[in-house]
Amino acid sequence: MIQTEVKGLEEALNHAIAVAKQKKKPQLLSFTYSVEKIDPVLFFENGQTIDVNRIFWTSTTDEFCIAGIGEAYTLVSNERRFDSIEQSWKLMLDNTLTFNPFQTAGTGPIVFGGFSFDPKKRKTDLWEHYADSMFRVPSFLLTNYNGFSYLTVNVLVRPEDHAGQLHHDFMNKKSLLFKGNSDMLNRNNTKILSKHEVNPDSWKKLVSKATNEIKVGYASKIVLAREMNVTFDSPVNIGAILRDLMRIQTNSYIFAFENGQDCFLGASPERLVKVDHQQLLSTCLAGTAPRGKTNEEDKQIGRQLLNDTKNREEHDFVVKMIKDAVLEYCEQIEVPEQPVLYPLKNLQHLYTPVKAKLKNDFTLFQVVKKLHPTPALGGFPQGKSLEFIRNYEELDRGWYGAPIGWVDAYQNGEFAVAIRSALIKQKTKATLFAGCGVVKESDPQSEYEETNIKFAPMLSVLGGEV
Ligand SMILES: C=C(O[C@@H]1C=C(C(=O)O)C=C[C@H]1O)C(=O)O
Ligand SMILES: [Mg+2]
Repeated sequence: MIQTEVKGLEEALNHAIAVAKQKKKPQLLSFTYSVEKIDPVLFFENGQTIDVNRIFWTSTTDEFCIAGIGEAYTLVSNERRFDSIEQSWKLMLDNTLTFNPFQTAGTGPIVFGGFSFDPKKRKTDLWEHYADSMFRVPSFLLTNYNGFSYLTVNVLVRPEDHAGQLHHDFMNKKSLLFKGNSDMLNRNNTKILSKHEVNPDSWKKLVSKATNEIKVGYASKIVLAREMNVTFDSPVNIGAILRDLMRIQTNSYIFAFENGQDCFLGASPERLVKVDHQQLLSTCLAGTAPRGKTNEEDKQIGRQLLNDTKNREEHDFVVKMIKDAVLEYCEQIEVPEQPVLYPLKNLQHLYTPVKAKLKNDFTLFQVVKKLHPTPALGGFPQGKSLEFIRNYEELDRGWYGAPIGWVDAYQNGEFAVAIRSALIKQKTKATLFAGCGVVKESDPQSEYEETNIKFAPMLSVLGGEV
């Protein structure tokens, strides 16, 4: 069995080198195997011995998880970033040789990455390793889907390459990636040494400024975020953090994009958009309340949230904008009249799904471009709220609040909004981000408390108290 699989790859490598020679340019070879089911966190942790550029993603509902190691190819763009990434990806695919007998989502050549929230915002050193858009085709991609595991090997083959050598290198790395078992994985034992909320008082003043501007008609909703800096007593174990997030933050996308010594990760409940064979699913998620301590209290808080004018207003701007945005690209649009509750471990949100059929001429990247930022992270209207954030918000959001996700060779894929997230630097310190939707009735102290409950899940897995 293994013999034929291995033979298959070597043959494919020889073929790819021949094509690269003939076309006089490098070819991406993407070769997919079915493998024994493996814990994605084990694969991710083993990957550390091969490369420091790893990716991780699990979706909210279906059993779908991808973990990637290294980069066979990277797409980076700062100008016209959505169009440019899409074009580069299509061009890349034109020079890709795919051997994938499985018609399974997330296998074969996929590209994983993200965008910054606002390329026009003044940049700080914090995000120095993260471009305004940056996507990578991992060298090794594990896909766990509906109880099966697949391994896709992606390699950029040059005319001068030697199949035997590449194959030998691959076999060595593969055995490292599949080594051991989950029981040997370490827990994250780091403790938080220091915790610093960045300028909470001036943030509250900014909330007042925003409400005043909203009252005089500048905009209707402005989302304001703040940051918290923490340091650890020892280097954090990223795999263990991901595992804890998967355990605690159900109903969330668990994601990580590692770049050298930095890693951006999080557990976001918010889908921006998913496209599967032109079926589109987007999500309106805005409006927040804590969970109750008892079942009864929880239900009562939920009922209040559903009927609360201020939270409904925060939510309804998102529904209106997403509905309007997909109208141009979609047909058969279905949006429920009323939101429902979306429960997370320590808070609950108002949630409205948007389903539609994406017209054939339109793509996932185009929808991402159209939607970002929705009023869940920017505000309403988009231009005015963005301008306010750009001019007055103190932090550099970087990739926080922006689309992060994957796209396959057929333009299927999914993007989440990167909230409930942190940027870990040098494994010894982290910046956490949390924001909230400010509308005319917003009270600075309550909004401040709302951001505190949004920080809590990340803080707890990083070793702090909740
Ligand atoms: C901005 C964040 O979350 C957004 C703001 C919400 C709100 O204000 O009610 C709820 C969900 C998200 O739309 C965040 O988590 O940082
Ligand atoms: Mg809110």
